[in-house]
Amino acid sequence: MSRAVNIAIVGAGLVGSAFINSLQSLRSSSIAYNIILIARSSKALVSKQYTPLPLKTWSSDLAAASSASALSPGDLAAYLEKSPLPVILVDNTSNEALARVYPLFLQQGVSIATPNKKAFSSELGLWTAIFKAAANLTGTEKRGLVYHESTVGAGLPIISTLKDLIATGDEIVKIEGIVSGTLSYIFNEFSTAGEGEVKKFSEVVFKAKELGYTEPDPREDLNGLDVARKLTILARLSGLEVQSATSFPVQSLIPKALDSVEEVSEFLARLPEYDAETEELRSDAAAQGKVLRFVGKVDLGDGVSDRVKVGIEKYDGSHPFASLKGSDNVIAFYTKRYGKNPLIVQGAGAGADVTAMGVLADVIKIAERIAK
Ligand SMILES: NC(=O)C1=CN([C@@H]2O[C@H](COP(=O)(O)OP(=O)(O)OC[C@H]3O[C@@H](n4cnc5c(N)ncnc54)[C@H](OP(=O)(O)O)[C@@H]3O)[C@@H](O)[C@H]2O)C=CC1
Ligand SMILES: N[C@@H](CC=O)C(=O)O
Ligand code: NA
Repeated sequence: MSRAVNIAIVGAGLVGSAFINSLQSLRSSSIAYNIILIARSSKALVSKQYTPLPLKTWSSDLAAASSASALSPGDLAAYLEKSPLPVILVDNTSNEALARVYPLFLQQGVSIATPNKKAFSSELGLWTAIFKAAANLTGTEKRGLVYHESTVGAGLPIISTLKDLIATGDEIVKIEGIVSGTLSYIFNEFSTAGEGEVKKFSEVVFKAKELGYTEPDPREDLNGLDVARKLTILARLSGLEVQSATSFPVQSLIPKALDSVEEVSEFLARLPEYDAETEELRSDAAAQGKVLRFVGKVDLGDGVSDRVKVGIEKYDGSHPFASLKGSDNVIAFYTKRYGKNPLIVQGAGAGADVTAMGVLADVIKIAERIAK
């Protein structure tokens, strides 16, 4: 093995743990991936000499670490800047403060692989600063690379497909799909085409959380913001200057009366009180022979007023969206080249393993370009 990179992992929850497991089981790689840092919100394991951390007991070592070991984004930048090998920051958090430091990391030559949507779907200025700070193919400066496949559709090849379509000269006409694993699972279970048992909305929400599909705070899924963030990313990559994830119509599934609840535990405990509201939506659709699905659209067609839109739509039982299973995402790219029949990507769009796969594939792509 002749080449190596250093890897700093921030966020060791569901996706972070799955990422570490997948990286450890990588076989026959010609590049050595040296994990030099693993951090949670309040603790960190840091290799002061930039030598690989022992990984067999990382989880218990991290649990036993002192709370004084936690690093601020500034401390992290200072540590990574001195890495003797090219370094990749793997941000497996949903932390916005960390995302705001991406331009600094990139300027310092630190590359980034992440499923964290915050950096790419907050205000447009942050997006511009990130891609201005990142390496470009013609630049000679030492800049970092940034890859974020798992920010949309987990490991499904959505960002890479969209970039390839555009890079090869195709024109995006419309992108339409179901891009929330959580909301896909919830509506696939709650609003079905057949005669089966009718489930309670809140029970299906709890199950989606238990299966690891939801955001750390499931209200970010239910209020439509997670889908809005993904649509913001797709729209920006397609060339639309979307100001933020709240600058277009987004439908929320949070009952009005729970809007002001602060604690997530209280929100979840009270959610069953409002099952009747979602049941009314479901049964109305069922009476018309339709099912409910939570859909996002980016429309670049002539004369369209709402170019980006997120919310519930009703579909006939025969529509492909009606027969989705589990946490499947489905994205249809309508382009000039593909004409009337869109390019479709479908498969599991949430879950620790499939998300970690997308992050690891990004790490490998970066390492192939920067390892020494
Ligand atoms: N789960 C999924 O299916 C998918 C998730 N994603 C994205 O992946 C990311 C991680 O999700 P998931 O693993 O499910 O979430 P978890 O809540 O399981 O894990 C988040 C981790 O981030 C850590 N963390 C939060 N803030 C900080 C901070 N400031 N410094 C260091 N560590 C921090 C948490 O620390 P602590 O343990 O101390 O709380 C925790 O270890 C999110 O951005 C999510 O949107 C993307 C696609 C699919
Ligand atoms: N909460 C998200 C996780 C992936 O981005 C989802 O349900 O899709
Ligand atoms: Na993806």
